[in-house]
Amino acid sequence: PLPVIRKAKAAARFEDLAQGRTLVMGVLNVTPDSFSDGGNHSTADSAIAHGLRMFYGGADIIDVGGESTRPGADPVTPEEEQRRVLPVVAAMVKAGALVSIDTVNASTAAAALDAGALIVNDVSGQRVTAEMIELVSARKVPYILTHSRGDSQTMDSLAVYTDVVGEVVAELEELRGRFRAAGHADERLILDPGLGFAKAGAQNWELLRGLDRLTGLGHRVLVGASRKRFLGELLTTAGKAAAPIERDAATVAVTALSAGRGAWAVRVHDVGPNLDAVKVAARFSA
Ligand SMILES: Nc1nc2ncc(COP(=O)(O)O)nc2c(=O)[nH]1
Repeated sequence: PLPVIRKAKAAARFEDLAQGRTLVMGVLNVTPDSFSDGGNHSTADSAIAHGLRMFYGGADIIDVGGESTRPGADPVTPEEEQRRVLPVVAAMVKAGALVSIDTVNASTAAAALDAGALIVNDVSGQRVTAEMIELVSARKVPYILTHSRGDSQTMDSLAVYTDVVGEVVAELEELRGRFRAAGHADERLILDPGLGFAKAGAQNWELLRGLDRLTGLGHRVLVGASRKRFLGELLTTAGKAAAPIERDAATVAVTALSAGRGAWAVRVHDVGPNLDAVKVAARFSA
């Protein structure tokens, strides 16, 4: 049966986002090689259909990305990235969704903002470009600052910490200083521990256990655990890690527990169950 198409929500604004609960950001990867959804949405039409399903399914934000960020992924040119994402951003904005653009390229972020995206979601971490800092500061747009080291080719080798929570916090504070110096407002800076980015298995769990250290910095915190390798490794049976699509229940558990610790939002593939989880979590702290 056709999914019940709810009346599109009024055009969403970042300031209106608060729902009295942790928000749900639906992942919309318009890439042929995204690990988590196997590139099911490599064409704009199928991506838009998937984005609409998530939006009408209640996602508060749709995160549109045109370049797979998984370790070892091949980089794409900004031109190719924009060819992939801009039609999808425009369609989701037209449907009334609040869109974040998942990119490391300032040129793609600018084009997506021009097409109506409201948030820049950049997983660059320490390799954030001066252009990106200048762009989001000049345009005064919300920016998700994700902790990472190196790039998709080198990040796994840089997952060496003596105190992963302390070092991630320190490195995020250092990066925050660069945004402050460019005049970007603290209330528009959202922090993200960057699970899986220059982190190996156990370090991801340490960061989740230490989430209070991140929320304690006074910014909104986004948690992106959905379907990631460290969940698959946890769910190993007969020596075989769980496949990405078998990690959704564990993702929902992380969602509930992160919401209980004050996460502003969670970035997930399977919107419905995670939306239920943040509603349940809100009852535990009401
Ligand atoms: N802010 C933020 N953005 C992200 N973008 C992509 C991925 C990689 O996961 P995917 O390949 O499933 O999109 N993870 C994050 C994340 O953890 N945080």
